[in-house]
Amino acid sequence: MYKRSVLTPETARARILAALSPLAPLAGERVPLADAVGRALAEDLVPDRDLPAFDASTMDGYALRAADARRAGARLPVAFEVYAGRPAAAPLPPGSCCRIFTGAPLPAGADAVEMQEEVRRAGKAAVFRRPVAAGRFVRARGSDLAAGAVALAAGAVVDPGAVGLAAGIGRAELVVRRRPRVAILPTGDELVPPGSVPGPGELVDSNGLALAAAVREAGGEPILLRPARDEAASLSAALAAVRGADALLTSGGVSVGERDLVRAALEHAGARLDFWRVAMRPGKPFAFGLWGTTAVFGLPGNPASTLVTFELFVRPALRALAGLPGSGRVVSVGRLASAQEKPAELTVYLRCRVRHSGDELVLEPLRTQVSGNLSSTTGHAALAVLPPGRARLARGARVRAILLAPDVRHDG
Ligand SMILES: Nc1nc2c(c(=O)[nH]1)N[C@H]1C(S)=C(S)[C@@H](COP(=O)(O)OP(=O)(O)OC[C@H]3O[C@@H](n4cnc5c(N)ncnc54)[C@H](O)[C@@H]3O)O[C@H]1N2
Ligand code: MOO
Repeated sequence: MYKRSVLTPETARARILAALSPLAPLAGERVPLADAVGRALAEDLVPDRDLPAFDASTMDGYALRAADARRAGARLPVAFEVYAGRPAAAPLPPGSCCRIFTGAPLPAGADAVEMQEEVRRAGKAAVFRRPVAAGRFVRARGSDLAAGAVALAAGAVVDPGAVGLAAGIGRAELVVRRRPRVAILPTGDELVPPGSVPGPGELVDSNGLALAAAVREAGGEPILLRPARDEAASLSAALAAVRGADALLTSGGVSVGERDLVRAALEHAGARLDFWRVAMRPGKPFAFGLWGTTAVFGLPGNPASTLVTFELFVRPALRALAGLPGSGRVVSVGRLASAQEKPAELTVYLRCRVRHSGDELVLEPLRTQVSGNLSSTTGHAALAVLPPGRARLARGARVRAILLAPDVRHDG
């Protein structure tokens, strides 16, 4: 029997992550570099070569032996020129220098470069205006990455820099954690698939596609199923198609109504529910459990409730399966732009626009917070977290804010 007491959001999330820990992270798979970005590295990246592979000049100028220009004014004949990609054919003769360009390999014998601004040409010779120290303007072989040493450890998130690093050490593929496959099952007699015309009392399944987008954004691979009807047989048939997914998201039918059959259908199919109901708004009717190795999330049907519970519970769970850390969101602190009343026992997540005022964030709640309104599911950059234990928060009260989008408005 699952927990029927109403959990706090923190406890709910902790229980989900604990339940998933034997399943996470998913196995690694080898993918082309371009497909690895945003995913968790499942191998140590160890270069098989030094980087740079040769001592290289970091300036356009003249390469020399520093010992030949210990004092200002040294005059050395220019023996030859070296360009990037074209190493010198011969070592640098003692007592001479060579023209060299940024990125070009130092010729054998040279141990320093002087930038051309500090060198005066006098016919076939170069005059060094200041003493030159060994190593100046040289990027030494292996100074960036050394052969055999771990350059990036397993578990790191592959960002564009890591893609470049992998390419730089000669890799065309990387082993990264598999993306979780996430089945999405909208439920409700009133639903028709997107693109079809609703009849009387019907409406388009919008949660399915919204959840598919959220899954993709969280690093998963959505598998969107056709809406199931509020009937045990329809739900059971739909659930049979879900086997093998890493997670199942249902939407709707998880409340207390006579036709809220999702929990019963899940249990009938063999899922073990862990809890149902969280002391939050939106999204109180939310269920979680395991069905074999499939994590099952019963999301409430109201569009804003679906997306807020996804954000708080499903997103961190999918990231854990994908080997990615935390929620991938920045949690900051901001001031409420207007006073708020709320049920004292609930944590309320307010969908807010965000702007900067001086060095503070101001959280402006969307005009409507009605969880059944599609218009309240977009246009916000943060969820302001109104804590339990308080029934009223004054205008200007400082609260935590989960930042969802980078498009914070900067208007002073
Ligand atoms: N007596 C009570 N009634 C309700 C309670 C409660 O505690 N006691 N909780 C309310 C809250 S809060 C929510 S949230 C909803 C959640 O209920 P369900 O998860 O069972 O959702 P449904 O009843 O199936 O649908 C709610 C609402 O959302 C629309 N919907 C459903 N699925 C979709 C979809 N795929 N795309 C677009 N819209 C969808 C549906 O038509 C309903 O309007 O329960 C309250 N009731
Ligand atoms: O959780 Mo319900 O989402 O408050 O409408």
